[in-house]
Amino acid sequence: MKKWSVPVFILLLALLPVVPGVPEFWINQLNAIGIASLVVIGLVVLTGVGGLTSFGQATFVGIGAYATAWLSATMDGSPWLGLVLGIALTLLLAFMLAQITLRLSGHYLSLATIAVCLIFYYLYGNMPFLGRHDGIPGIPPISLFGYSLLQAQSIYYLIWLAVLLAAWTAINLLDSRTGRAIRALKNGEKMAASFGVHTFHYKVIAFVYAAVLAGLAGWLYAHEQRAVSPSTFGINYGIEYLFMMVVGSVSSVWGGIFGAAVILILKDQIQDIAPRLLDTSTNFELIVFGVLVVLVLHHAREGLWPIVSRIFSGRRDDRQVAGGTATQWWNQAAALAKADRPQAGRPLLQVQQLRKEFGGLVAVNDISFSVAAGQIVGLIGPNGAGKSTTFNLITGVLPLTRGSIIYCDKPLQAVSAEDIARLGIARTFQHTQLLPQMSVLENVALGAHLRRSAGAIRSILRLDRHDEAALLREAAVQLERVGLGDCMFELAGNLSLGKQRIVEVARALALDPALLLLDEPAAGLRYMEKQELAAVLSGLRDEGMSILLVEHDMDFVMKLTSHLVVMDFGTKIAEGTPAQIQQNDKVLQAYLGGIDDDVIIDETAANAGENIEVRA
Ligand SMILES: Nc1ncnc2c1ncn2[C@@H]1O[C@H](COP(=O)(O)OP(=O)(O)OP(=O)(O)O)[C@@H](O)[C@H]1O
Repeated sequence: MKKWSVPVFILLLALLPVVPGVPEFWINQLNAIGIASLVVIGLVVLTGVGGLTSFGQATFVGIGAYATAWLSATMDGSPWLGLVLGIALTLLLAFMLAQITLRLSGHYLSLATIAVCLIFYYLYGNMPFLGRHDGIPGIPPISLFGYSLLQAQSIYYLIWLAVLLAAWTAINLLDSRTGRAIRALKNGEKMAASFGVHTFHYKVIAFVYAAVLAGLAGWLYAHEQRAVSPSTFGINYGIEYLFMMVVGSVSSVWGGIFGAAVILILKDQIQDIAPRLLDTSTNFELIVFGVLVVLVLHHAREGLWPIVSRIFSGRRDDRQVAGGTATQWWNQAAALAKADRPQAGRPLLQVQQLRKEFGGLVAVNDISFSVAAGQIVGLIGPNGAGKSTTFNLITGVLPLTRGSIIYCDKPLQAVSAEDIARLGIARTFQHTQLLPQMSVLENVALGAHLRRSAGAIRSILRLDRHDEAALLREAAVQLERVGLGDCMFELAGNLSLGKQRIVEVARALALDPALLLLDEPAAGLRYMEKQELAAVLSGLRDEGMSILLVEHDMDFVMKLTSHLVVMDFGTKIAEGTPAQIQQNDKVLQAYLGGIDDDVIIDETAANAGENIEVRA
């Protein structure tokens, strides 16, 4: 969006109620849009960005609404106390539900939120003190500095102030260390864990944040409508909030508000027009919403907001703008502290009698090798040799059957991927795992996650800038180090595969690792891209970085490593310097399937390691 669009939007909102001739109906409609927007902003963070689908947000709206209704209408309490009670109950319930539901993944989580919504709907409708199905009428208006917000025009300002504050907090949250972790939940949970991101913690943050916004919406709703009943907190409303997000935007806070407006205006128009046209009171809006959502999912997966936003600004969407126009405000930040490095030559990683069985298949058969500080060790072997399995055992992705992995005198076999990162081991992935909708800079900053501690509250209130500057500066330093300084504001998904692999190296370096694990970094790269990657890794070798490299491309491996471990059918068949390995009969047999008398090997090329190129 253009810079002026937010101030203009705020100005229009502020002036609308005082413009002569504006019908009261418009104000009521805008109040409803504002209240729904609060819920949808939470859903954008939770579902659109975090990938955790909740059908149950109406439950939290109900908690906020019923808490204040009960306190202010039946106990004569202040609506402001009602707000405190509503938010406290929402926080408590959301936190408890998060512990149960967020351990479920995929559609199980969605089903759990549906179940919760149904349970609360029946509780609201059957609790005598909540007025059963009749609900609670006679809720007093909110008073502010002795002024009663009785009219639609007066509560309008409170509602939209809440929406703007919610939008500000959500944008702050997403544009932070916490936000990067939440964004990684959707398609990069395992990747994030391998950089020390405690993913469950961030799921809870997103869930509780969205619930609190829904609870706040419920409080405003109760005092705007002056009555509550269970029907507005049922599962159909939970689904409607999701529709608003899908139609508006799955990643933009402003798009969420837009989606709420589209759905509520459409609903109102259909409810007005359909009975006149068709002489029936059937809920046609549900049919129209269903069709609209299917069309949006087919033709505009990101929602309608990017299209609208593009029309007004000429840019793709506001997330791209966030990266694209960023000034290097973080340039002056102090450099992050570096961990002490083990002395060169000291044993860093020792793999002893490592074994992995998949049922009857022995994928890794009691292999042992070690990596010393400052050494680059290559782990090679034909397809199916067990290299990736070994890599996954070391990085904590797979549990081992037996054996031991010692890193700096600490056993790693029972350590999670998250804690392995804390010990200073960073990795890249065989299939690149960047977050394509995030800028290159932010992707790399995710690698430095553990090196700063700013949490959700500081992020929401924008008190995290010191930490954020340090993380972004570190990301920029690592990108310059690997030669990609000029790509930092591009979306990661726009880069070529070769550059994406180098960005992965930069992200791993941002962790400040003592050991770098590279899983087939040259896979799928073109010749020139391989050359660029090789230059980056040679630079790291010259700086004394310790690396374990799993790779198929022999030319690439031979030029880079000082020591090779060769596997075949899960077993270590050879170990030694590149020159020794090139002369090793077992290795040649493993790669060429036995040396046939008819086969003539070009000695010169073999010495250069060029004729043993194998691909997965
Ligand atoms: N999750 C799994 N379940 C069952 N078998 C597996 C699993 N993962 C790997 N394997 C098997 O273990 C053996 C070793 O596989 P692995 O992927 O480690 O080999 P690799 O050397 O990395 O091969 P490539 O170079 O083709 O990636 C193969 O026979 C493979 O089919």
